[in-house]
Amino acid sequence: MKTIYVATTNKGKIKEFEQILSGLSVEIESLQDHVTNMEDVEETGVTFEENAVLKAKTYAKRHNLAVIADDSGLEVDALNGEPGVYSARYAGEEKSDDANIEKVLTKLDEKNADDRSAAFVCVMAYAEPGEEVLTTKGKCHGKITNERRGIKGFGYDPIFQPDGYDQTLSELGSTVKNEISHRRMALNDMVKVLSEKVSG
Ligand SMILES: O=P(O)(O)OP(=O)(O)OP(=O)(O)OC[C@H]1O[C@@H](n2cnc3c(O)ncnc32)[C@H](O)[C@@H]1O
Ligand SMILES: [Mg+2]
Repeated sequence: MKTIYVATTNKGKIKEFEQILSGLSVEIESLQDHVTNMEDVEETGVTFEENAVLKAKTYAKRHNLAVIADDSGLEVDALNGEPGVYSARYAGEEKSDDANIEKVLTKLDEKNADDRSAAFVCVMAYAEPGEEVLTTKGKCHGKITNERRGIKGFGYDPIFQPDGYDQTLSELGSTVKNEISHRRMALNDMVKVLSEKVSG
């Protein structure tokens, strides 16, 4: 069975990749655990697609392995799609989940925004050395709560309430999150694309 290396520096993401892909006929391993020198890839793109392709391509080439990477983030309608591709470093380069959440809540308060609708977006990219990169996309719609609720998950999960639920992703936890999330949707499609590639 072929091993696909999950190329991310984010521990929350690694856990979700493992949970979502468990039980499938692909063997996955964290690239960070496999190599000794996993250096960050600078995310110079202005779209999720550009950054996902950049990460997958760079890691595949650097380590000569089949890798899967995602670029993801939160788009808040009342903030014209911010934080978007800057989600990880919205409040600064030190990448603090807490400071990022604070910035979103403060900006929405300052705007007195009635519309708190938002979506999580995930672009998944699969790369093998020397081959064309494959991408898929997933979205999860919801709204930004007035305050943090719950302790599970990572990133903006404590302030994101998905459509159809009264709780935030942090309150709902991984079982529900991994059924409905942007990452799940993008991975579902990627598994389909990869199995077509293998059989075709
Ligand atoms: O680039 P890698 O190494 O994968 O790790 P990263 O954390 O920098 O990942 P991104 O560049 O894709 O930035 C995504 C940010 O968007 C947020 N985010 C993405 N998916 C999320 C999720 O499922 N729940 C909560 N926040 C999420 C979170 O702040 C992430 O740090
Ligand atoms: Mg990143």
